[in-house]
Amino acid sequence: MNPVISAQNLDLTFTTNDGPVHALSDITLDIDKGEFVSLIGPSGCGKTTLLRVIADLEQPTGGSISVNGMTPEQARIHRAYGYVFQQAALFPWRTIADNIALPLEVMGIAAAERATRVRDNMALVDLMGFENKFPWQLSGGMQQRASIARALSVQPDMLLMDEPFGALDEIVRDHLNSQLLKLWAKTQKTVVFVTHSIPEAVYLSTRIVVMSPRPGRIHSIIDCNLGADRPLDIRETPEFLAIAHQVREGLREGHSYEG
Ligand SMILES: Nc1ncnc2c1ncn2[C@@H]1O[C@H](COP(=O)(O)OP(=O)(O)OP(=O)(O)O)[C@@H](O)[C@H]1O
Repeated sequence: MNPVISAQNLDLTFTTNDGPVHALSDITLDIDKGEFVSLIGPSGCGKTTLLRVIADLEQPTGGSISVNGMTPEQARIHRAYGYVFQQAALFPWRTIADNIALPLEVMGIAAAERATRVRDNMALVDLMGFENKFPWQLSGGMQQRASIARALSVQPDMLLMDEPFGALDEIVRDHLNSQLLKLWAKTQKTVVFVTHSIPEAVYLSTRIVVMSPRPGRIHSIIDCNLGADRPLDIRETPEFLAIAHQVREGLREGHSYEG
């Protein structure tokens, strides 16, 4: 099977006024279709930068990367992915339905097709009945669900998610985690998900990429074979805790490189 995302020896050094910042070093990673891959690591290890390279928002300074068999630029033009940010970034003067429809308007999709896609994606994230509300009338969790619906509206093959639930309280986060898992099972999208949370990564992922800082590189890649059916209380099982332990050890070892 051809990987959907294939990075070979990626390197990225930012040029700043204070000198070069080596953000990514020698990142080699293949992600197959339908996988749910989390990137986890301490602040500043390059998780967001790697996601942004996949999305063509940053250019690597070394190595190569293909997305859906194309360059990241071609993949962006072909709308191969939807991007979900930590903040929902909805336009306050547009209703929820109009926010979700915005990328479709930009693409020039006809009104009837827009309406169908908005309706389908609002149903997918469980937001039916909120079409005519404005973002500020919704809770943080609902706003984030709307931003996921917006990302899905362009019918991408993959979702790139940068700590989408990081700003939410734990109960809401749990709920959105289980909803996201159902959505992933239903849509079969490939997901690349940035998080700081070990339980979130283990609960959601098929594989976890543990990164270490300065410069950001892959410390280890951990398989997460918990099966498709993951009720929230799976987090108390020995299998879950064993994987969480492995991730924690990886993070700890990665940290010891600093100094
Ligand atoms: N545009 C930029 N210009 C210069 N340096 C940058 C730029 N973007 C990121 N960096 C630096 O690159 C490194 C990696 O940043 P990045 O945001 O990818 O880390 P991260 O793992 O996502 O961190 P966090 O978990 O805090 O979001 C950091 O040292 C950061 O300061």
